[in-house]
Amino acid sequence: MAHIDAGKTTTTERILYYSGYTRSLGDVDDGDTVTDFMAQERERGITIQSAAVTFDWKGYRINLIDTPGHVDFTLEVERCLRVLDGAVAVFDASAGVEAQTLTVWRQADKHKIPRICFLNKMDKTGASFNYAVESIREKLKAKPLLLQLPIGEGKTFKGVVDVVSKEKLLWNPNSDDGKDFERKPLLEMSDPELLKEITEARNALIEQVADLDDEFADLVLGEFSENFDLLPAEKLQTAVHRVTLAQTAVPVLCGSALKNKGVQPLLDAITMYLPSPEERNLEFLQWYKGDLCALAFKVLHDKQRGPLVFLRIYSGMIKPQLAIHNINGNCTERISRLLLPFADQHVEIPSLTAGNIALTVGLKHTTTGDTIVSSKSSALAACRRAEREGEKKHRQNNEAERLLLAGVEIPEPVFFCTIEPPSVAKQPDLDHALKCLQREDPSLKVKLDPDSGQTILCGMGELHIEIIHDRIKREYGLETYLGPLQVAYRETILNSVRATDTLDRTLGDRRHLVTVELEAKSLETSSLLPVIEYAASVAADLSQASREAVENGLHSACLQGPLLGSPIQDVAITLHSLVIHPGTSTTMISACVSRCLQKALKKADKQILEPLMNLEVTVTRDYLSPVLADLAQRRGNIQEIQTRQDNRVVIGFVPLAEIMGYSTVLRTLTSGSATFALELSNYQAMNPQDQSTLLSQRSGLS
Ligand SMILES: Nc1nc2c(ncn2[C@@H]2O[C@H](COP(=O)(O)OP(=O)(O)OP(=O)(O)O)[C@@H](O)[C@H]2O)c(=O)[nH]1
Repeated sequence: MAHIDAGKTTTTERILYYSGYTRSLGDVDDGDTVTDFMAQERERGITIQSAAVTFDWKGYRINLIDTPGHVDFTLEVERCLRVLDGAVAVFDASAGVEAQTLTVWRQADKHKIPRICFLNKMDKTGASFNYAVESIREKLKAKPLLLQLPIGEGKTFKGVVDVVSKEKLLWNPNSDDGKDFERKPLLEMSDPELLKEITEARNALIEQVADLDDEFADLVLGEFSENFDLLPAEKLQTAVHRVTLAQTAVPVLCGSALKNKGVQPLLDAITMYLPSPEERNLEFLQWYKGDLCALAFKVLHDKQRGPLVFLRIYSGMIKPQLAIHNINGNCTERISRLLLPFADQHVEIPSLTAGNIALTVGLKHTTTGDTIVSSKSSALAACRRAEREGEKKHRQNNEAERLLLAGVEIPEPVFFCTIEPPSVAKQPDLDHALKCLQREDPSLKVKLDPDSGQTILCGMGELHIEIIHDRIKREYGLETYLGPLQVAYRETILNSVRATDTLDRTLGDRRHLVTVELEAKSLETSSLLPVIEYAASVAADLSQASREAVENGLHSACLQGPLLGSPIQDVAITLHSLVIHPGTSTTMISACVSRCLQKALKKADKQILEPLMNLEVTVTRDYLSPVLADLAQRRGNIQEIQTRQDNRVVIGFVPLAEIMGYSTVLRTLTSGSATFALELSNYQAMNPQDQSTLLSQRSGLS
């Protein structure tokens, strides 16, 4: 996991090569890597979908998932992090911690994933081991354990010193694949200076680990207090393993994936310090008692084989022809084939056990995020065990929810645009393509515009929508037309308003009659859904069916605000009176309540809320002024300007509407030397002037 372009894909390629899975070294810049197998990924050189790969290293089986770094694909990252037992955070050693590193680090914290840091690009001009370590300490608030020190930096980078074993690892400069390197103990005779430096670093590491691990502290203070040099490397390694699992510190290694240096020791560190599946101690495992429990964390659509579902198996075993129960979908399905994922090649296997990642064929109803068990009765048995555990926090939830693995929050899309098929006859094909894409990617939302009947795509960013457009063309052979990209605004109200409405309609011989009086007011706290309250007289004789009809009506009215047709948020609604004539259908109740709320909202003082983005621009000193001047024109609010080596990092907020197409602008302003990262911060009220400009633009358009 890492910020975009830190070198995850390049590192992965080296890992696959050294482990023997590939015979030649792929190169992101040549577009022939194994894990970036989607055509767009190869063309754009970025990782969009995290591919899962299985390989072996020195007797260990490793399942590796290369995650995307671009912020538009945050959800994809979180979905993958969730099924991981450990992670390698890759850094560009010349940049240290970057904006997206912080985001993925927080996600890993949330899912309690032990990590190792790999300071990549040590060969790059400006690479600084100390700077990168400092930024891990300061920005990630993590305790780095320096297990290696670099030999040289930038152009002079030759290899690393293993602090734990006091050995130096030098790569043969004439080797073109980095397989040839020598590991030599540091000797007083040949490397007196380096040996002194490493002995100090090792002593400091021992003290640091002893501070974090009592068992190790006892050992060090007992047997080895006089001379740390006598402490065997294995004892230190075991303690570092425990500390990594406890997540009280992170091992730090360094290298250059591109120049083929430092990757084999990284693989050793993965097997040595990151947990095996059994060491994860996941709470829910005890409820299953060895029965199957797996999580579908990714769905891919394959033209020949249909949906391919990636499963992380937590307990039990799966085999082809096995019937499984999907808790979320409450359905039973059959796995037809079982494959081991090897990027776009898949090896057929007879069974797979806990700890592994499997690729299944035949599951037609399973979507990303679903929990898979062996049968409904096994789910119920696990549920009873969970109940007996007296899990307070699960007590209010319903049965199924109790068994689900912790969910991934799906962020609200901030962009939308219309999408049209080449002809009306192709609309069903487009609908099918979008349905398949949505199963793979829950952050893509598809809606129908109630006024125009057009299909609307909602996504996480410009790149996200562009990629979806591209995939519809390549994978489904449909040339579609996208409307202009628009920002997803929200609306709210600022005061309290009342309205009444009556619906009286006779259909056939049945009379439907409803009268409602309600009040809508602004809510102090932020809430996407309306908070609904009932006056005591209404609540007293409201049936469950009528209550649901009322709530459906209110929710549907909140989907389309009176100003822009955007969703309404932060409102509370009180039903003061509701009279329903016997025989009135629930549809009519919903329709009347919805119309009444729309009436009230129209009368209220209205406010548009716009998405505000966190922006981080990294720029060389010479270009700082034009970047700042440009941001001022974009209603940008600069919070801080940091110094990062020779660069300046501008941190602030900017409304999303002002930052569309920013990559092109920034490229022109800085001759391509700057980079930026954007992330949704929150929705904020537009000032009256900007709001009226937006409204007149929109009415001019319509
Ligand atoms: N100098 C130098 N460049 C590197 C190194 N590793 C990767 N790169 C270059 O950095 C760029 C990005 O590398 P990737 O491996 O695609 O990075 P990534 O983190 O997978 O990128 P995304 O998947 O798009 O987030 C490419 O141009 C690589 O050639 C390295 O060790 N040294």
